[in-house]
Amino acid sequence: MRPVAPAPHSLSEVAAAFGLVSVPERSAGAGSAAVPGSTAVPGSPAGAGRPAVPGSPAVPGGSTGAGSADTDVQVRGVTADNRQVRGGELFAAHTGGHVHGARFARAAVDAGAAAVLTDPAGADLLAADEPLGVPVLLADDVPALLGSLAAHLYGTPGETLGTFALTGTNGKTTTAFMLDHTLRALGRRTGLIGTVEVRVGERAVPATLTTPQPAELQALLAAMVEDDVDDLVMEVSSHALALHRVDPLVYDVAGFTNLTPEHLDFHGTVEEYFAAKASLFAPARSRRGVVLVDDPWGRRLLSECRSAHPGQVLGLAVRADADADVADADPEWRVVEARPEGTGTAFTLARRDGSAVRTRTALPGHFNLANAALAVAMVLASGVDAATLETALDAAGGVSPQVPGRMEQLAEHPRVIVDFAHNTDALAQAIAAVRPGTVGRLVVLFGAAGERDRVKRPEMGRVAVEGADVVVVTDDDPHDEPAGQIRAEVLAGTTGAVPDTTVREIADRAEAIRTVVLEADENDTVLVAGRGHETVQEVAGVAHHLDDREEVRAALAARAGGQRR
Ligand SMILES: CC(=O)N[C@H]1[C@@H](OP(=O)(O)OP(=O)(O)OC[C@H]2O[C@@H](n3ccc(=O)[nH]c3=O)[C@H](O)[C@@H]2O)O[C@H](CO)[C@@H](O)[C@@H]1O[C@H](C)C(=O)N[C@@H](C)C(=O)N[C@H](CCC(=O)O)C(=O)O
Ligand SMILES: Nc1ncnc2c1ncn2[C@@H]1O[C@H](COP(=O)(O)OP(=O)(O)OP(=O)(O)O)[C@@H](O)[C@H]1O
Repeated sequence: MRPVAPAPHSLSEVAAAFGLVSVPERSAGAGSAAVPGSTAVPGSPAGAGRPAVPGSPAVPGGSTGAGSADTDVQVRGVTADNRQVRGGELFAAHTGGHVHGARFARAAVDAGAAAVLTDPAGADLLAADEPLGVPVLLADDVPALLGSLAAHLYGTPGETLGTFALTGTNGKTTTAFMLDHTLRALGRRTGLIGTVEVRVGERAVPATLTTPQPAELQALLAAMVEDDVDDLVMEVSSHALALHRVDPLVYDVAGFTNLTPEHLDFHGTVEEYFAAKASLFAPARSRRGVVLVDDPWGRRLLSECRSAHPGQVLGLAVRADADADVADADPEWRVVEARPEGTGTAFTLARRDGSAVRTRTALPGHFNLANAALAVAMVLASGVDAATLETALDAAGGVSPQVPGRMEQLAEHPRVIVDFAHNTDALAQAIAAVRPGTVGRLVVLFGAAGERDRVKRPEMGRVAVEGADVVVVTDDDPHDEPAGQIRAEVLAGTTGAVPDTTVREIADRAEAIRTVVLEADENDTVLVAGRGHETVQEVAGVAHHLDDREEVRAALAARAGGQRR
């Protein structure tokens, strides 16, 4: 994608707009004494990140500015990664999980960064080194400013787009694709940002994180505005919310799928994880929210939002008829009718005011009915009327996008499905979704990723052995962790549960896939779970190409060629 160049801004204008103070250069002969923020402007660093001290130039003239900041400079964009510097950017050097970004300030300046923004710790690091020769600005909390700063430099592109955000442990990508598909059915031009795909109009851009870093995000939004995109659909991860990545966007409609414990290595506790997700539904972040209340955390979220800011967040129930707790949540929308149709479900979504949308999804599983209902409700919440939406969805064949690596069926006999289920709840849901259509044995192949959420490993083993006839434990993405140890932890959950389930361990994932596909009977279902669309596997710190779908296709070809065991 051709990057959209942000308009040049004067650094002093940026500093004034964000209340940034400057770090003066060490005076000649001062040696390598640290230059704490407090020496920048009287009263700092208390002033850092707050309105500039009256009368103090944001970027001082004269020889006491950091480096050669004797004249104001123009900045074009902002980045926190020196490897992204193309020339003219403000380099935002902040504390990271591994290293302080100030360590890369010299490289950023050498690559053409026009100025540096850092925090007091970064200022200390810079003070211990040779002057950078460019102005250095100071703020207490750089990540908290970065999104707003990037938005300012790109002309606040988010304000001219219709904006839809999805959060939740499972279902963000699928629902984002469904929402995108639904908006397109209405004739809207869309942009999509998420785990599997980033798309600006019709142009695909490689996805990195689920929710990009602030500068990258604002650049994408600017590209969407330039491309005449009407609506943005994006996944907003809990990491992104906790790390201010989406500031200062205010979404038109936010959606919540569900919550089960995940990413506790990052958030620490489920409460913190929930709080990060819930922050998306604050009025400062979303004008309207739709929350699936089949999930107990969804019910809690709705209840808290109703107390804090009544009327802004609305509930959606799929199982209100079957579950009193769900009905008690008094949702705005209910799925009042759902019946199997083809591979998926036909359903009616009724609103409290009596309006309804009748439509369908071809994606299998109860959870995909919930995802589809959420996508439809979010479009209704944006103000589209039910009749218009129903007609548009009819013409589009319902809410049935192709979602790479999500319940993707690659063969019918045996039925082979690749799915991204990589946590306990998702694996349980995926197994429940394929069980009804399974005539022969249900074979489930999966592993667990290294270096995070260890607690889920035996739990995934347990749900697999309880739901499947044959369980094959293999490697997922061990990263730097010993792969055998991860498999052992998964296998620990499979012992003593269901005696007639066969459990096997095949370390090499490609070999495991080949084995299960070649050994399957015509009526069996093989669920290859955990990696979905992913194409890189890291074992013992070494990354190599591995795509489950390619391995399945190769095994199916070998099977068709007579190599069936
Ligand atoms: C927790 C988190 O968000 N970490 C991100 C963060 O890492 P960090 O704070 O540890 O940064 P660091 O490596 O210490 O570096 C500090 C600073 O130096 C800069 N730097 C670093 C190295 C260098 O050579 N040059 C350079 O300029 C970095 O850009 C950063 O600003 O900044 C890095 C650089 O931008 C990111 O790569 C890294 O994301 C890593 C890859 C990550 O795995 N993030 C995951 C946890 C994540 O955000 N996932 C969510 C959720 C997914 C899901 O729901 O499944 C997502 O939204 O994708
Ligand atoms: N609503 C849902 N409830 C429970 N499980 C779901 C739901 N939707 C999808 N899943 C399961 O979770 C897996 C991941 O789905 P999806 O990629 O849509 O979620 P995600 O939230 O984007 O995940 P991640 O944050 O890990 O990228 C699917 O492959 C499926 O097995």
